[in-house]
Amino acid sequence: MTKLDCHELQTFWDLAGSQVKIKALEVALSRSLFDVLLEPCSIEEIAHKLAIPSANIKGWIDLLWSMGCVDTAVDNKYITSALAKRYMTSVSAMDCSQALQFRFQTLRHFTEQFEALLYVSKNHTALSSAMAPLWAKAAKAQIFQEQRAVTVPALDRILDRVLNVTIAAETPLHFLDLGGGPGLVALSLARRFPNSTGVLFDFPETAKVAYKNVIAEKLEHRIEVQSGDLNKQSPNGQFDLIWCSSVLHFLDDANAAIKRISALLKPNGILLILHAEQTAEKKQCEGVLPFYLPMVMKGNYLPKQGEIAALLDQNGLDVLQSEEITDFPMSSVWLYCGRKVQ
Ligand SMILES: C[S@@+](CC[C@H](N)C(=O)[O-])C[C@H]1O[C@@H](n2cnc3c(N)ncnc32)[C@H](O)[C@@H]1O
Repeated sequence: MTKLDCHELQTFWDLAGSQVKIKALEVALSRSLFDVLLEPCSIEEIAHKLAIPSANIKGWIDLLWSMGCVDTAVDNKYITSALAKRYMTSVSAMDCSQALQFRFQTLRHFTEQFEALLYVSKNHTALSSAMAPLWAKAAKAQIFQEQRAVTVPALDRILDRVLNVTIAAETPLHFLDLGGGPGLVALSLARRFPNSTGVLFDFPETAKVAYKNVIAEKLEHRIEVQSGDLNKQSPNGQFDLIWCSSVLHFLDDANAAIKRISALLKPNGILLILHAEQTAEKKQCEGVLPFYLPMVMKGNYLPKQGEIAALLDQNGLDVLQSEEITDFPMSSVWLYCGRKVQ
């Protein structure tokens, strides 16, 4: 049977079924199942290691197998799949276990508030100021994991293969990672451009997290960590390259923010700005809205297609390139590359 033979309600039945898949995966992550299955185990061995009675475990493991997280091994044993080993085990440098659990939990929390939010007037300002300590917590866990496994590889791909502008490795540039969270993007830029210096700017609580990461990598002589509220303050300095990903959503006024960002660029300086946006295309909305609607319903900003390019243009930047970047956390983002007009 092909997908075309499915009943047209199948999409919605699949949605209902995905709740069971989510729970199966959440339990596996919270019990470190994929660490346990780094060695092949029978159902009885899994039951013993997790201290769960064995009666219902097989169905759970088979569901995880159908989802690509577990493979079968000889002697009726199971083993963590290559995919789960890479992203869901504590031994992996790409581990995203906490990040995935966070996404499940926060989106579930949102679904519980969904109907009530339809009646609430938007209150972005209160949300923004209350978020600072939460961002610091996120910078230690899920944002750290997602930057390490997803954002930094995407940055590398963008600089190596996507951008039409080439920046030679030896260029002595001064860069800014604006709203940089735990700082892995800034660290990666510093390594890629060995003659560069940089600044990471974020809320003070998050900046402390970034500073620890910069110290741990012994790059404090090249990366300065500055802090403040981007709604009221700007980083100090003039920059050749500014990276700003997934930050505008949380600011009070995107136009004011881009005006301020533009003023931070040296003549000919390059801005790489990456944000999810809402286009008029149905498939694209299906990919983006489930993740960004929670913020939109609380008053945060989700750019419409074309808005960012227009804001860059209004604020003295030539838009050199715009590209959909499909390998970013959660859903596609749009990269705009702007050059400061001299
Ligand atoms: C979704 S995270 C993105 C982090 C990073 N740019 C990335 O793409 O991985 C948003 C970041 O913006 C920072 N941020 C949000 N509002 C801010 C504000 N008003 N002032 C300074 N930083 C802010 C948060 O602390 C957080 O680190």
